[in-house]
Amino acid sequence: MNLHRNPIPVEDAINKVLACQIKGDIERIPLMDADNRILSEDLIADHDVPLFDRSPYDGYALIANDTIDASLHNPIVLDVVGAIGAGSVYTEPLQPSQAIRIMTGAKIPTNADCVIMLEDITEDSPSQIKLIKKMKKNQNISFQGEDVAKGTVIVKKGTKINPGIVALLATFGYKDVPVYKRPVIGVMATGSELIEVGEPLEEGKIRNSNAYMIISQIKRAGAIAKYYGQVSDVLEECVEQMKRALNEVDFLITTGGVSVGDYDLLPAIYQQMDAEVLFNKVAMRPGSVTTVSTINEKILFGLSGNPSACYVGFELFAKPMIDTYLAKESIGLKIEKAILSESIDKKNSFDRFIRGKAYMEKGQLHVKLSGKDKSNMVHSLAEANCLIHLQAGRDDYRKGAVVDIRLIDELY
Ligand SMILES: Nc1nc2c(c(=O)[nH]1)N[C@H]1C(S)=C(S)[C@@H](COP(=O)(O)OP(=O)(O)OC[C@H]3O[C@@H](n4cnc5c(N)ncnc54)[C@H](O)[C@@H]3O)O[C@H]1N2
Ligand code: MOO
Ligand SMILES: [Mg+2]
Repeated sequence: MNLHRNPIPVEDAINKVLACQIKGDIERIPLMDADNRILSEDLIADHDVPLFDRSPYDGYALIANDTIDASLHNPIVLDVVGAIGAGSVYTEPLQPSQAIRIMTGAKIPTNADCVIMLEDITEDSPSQIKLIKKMKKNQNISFQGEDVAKGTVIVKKGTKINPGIVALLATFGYKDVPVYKRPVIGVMATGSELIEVGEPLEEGKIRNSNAYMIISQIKRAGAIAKYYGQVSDVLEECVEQMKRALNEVDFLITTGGVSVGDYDLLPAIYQQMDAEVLFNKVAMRPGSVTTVSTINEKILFGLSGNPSACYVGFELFAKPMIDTYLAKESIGLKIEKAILSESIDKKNSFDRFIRGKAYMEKGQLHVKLSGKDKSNMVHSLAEANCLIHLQAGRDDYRKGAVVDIRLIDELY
């Protein structure tokens, strides 16, 4: 085994993965299932919203000019010639001194140019109303197109569908929604020390937590996970399982066995499978041994076995690839600046990505460590919603300093 690997800068490694540019197809799915999916076409308004001038209140539609002399001492009397609720229309043009009883959402009749609220009517009967309030032309009318004008690009393709976008899709009649297909990502854990989650612990063994963590990360990133279980550190078995999985998925993620140990089989597996290794060492901690390779149009992510290294490797390298496949508008983790709420005493000879908890305080973004910073630890992942990026060569990360963080989850 070649023990000496050539570490490449983390941004170069990310760019190598992104250069693969593997993009997903488009599919149409029912509107009800569209949440969190990525829109594959610009959503363009094919009609005005509202489609017609309508009443924003329950009241009477009338001609403002009829109320020009209205006052406390000079109540105006108008003839009520009809009553309409939302969904009904009054088809006759309104004549001077006439009013229509109209409910919220109903179409304003021709010639009517304002709406007086029910509360502002002094007296009413089915045939007449009395009012003392002067009305202005265009008062209390929701105008055609004031919400969305026909032809407007309302939502750009590449946007994640949220409840507001669902409302717009429904408004414009999208029974089925065009979205990007989600990649199917295989997950396989390697290591003879692993036992499955439901099994009792044995001496020297550990539960396979990484596979479940990765599956959860895949779902958070908007892709579909397919679990291929765990394989022992036996070369032939690993190669066979990985070949089988590769036939069924878009990408394959393995965890463990990428370092230089006696039972770290991934380097040999890649060789046997004729995979092209893009990199097998990144100048960062944790996750330095993260290896990414390609076979035809498929990408293999060889993530570290150490839980925190595995987690970081996924977020830095696999997440942007998923974003690319989904043609998202923004690729990779969002970078923000945050104020350190505690000093970090680390010598950073490599770029370091520490699991952090970012939070808002007095309108400013702050960040603290989410737990102990060691790549073989799992506890600090629970509260992590960002990665704190400590740059190589800097050791001045004192409390109050501003640091770059990469967001991996909501602030809370
Ligand atoms: N001589 C060297 N030793 C190591 C180096 C090095 O450069 N030279 N790198 C270290 C670093 S950094 C890391 S990170 C690890 C990477 O190890 P591997 O990716 O080869 O992973 P394993 O050896 O299979 O396991 C490491 C560790 O993680 C536990 N593990 C494995 N799979 C799982 C799982 N599915 N769920 C939970 N935990 C898992 C495993 O039991 C080991 O404790 O190598 C260092 N060594
Ligand atoms: O790759 Mo290791 O994760 O640097 O700790
Ligand atoms: Mg190892």
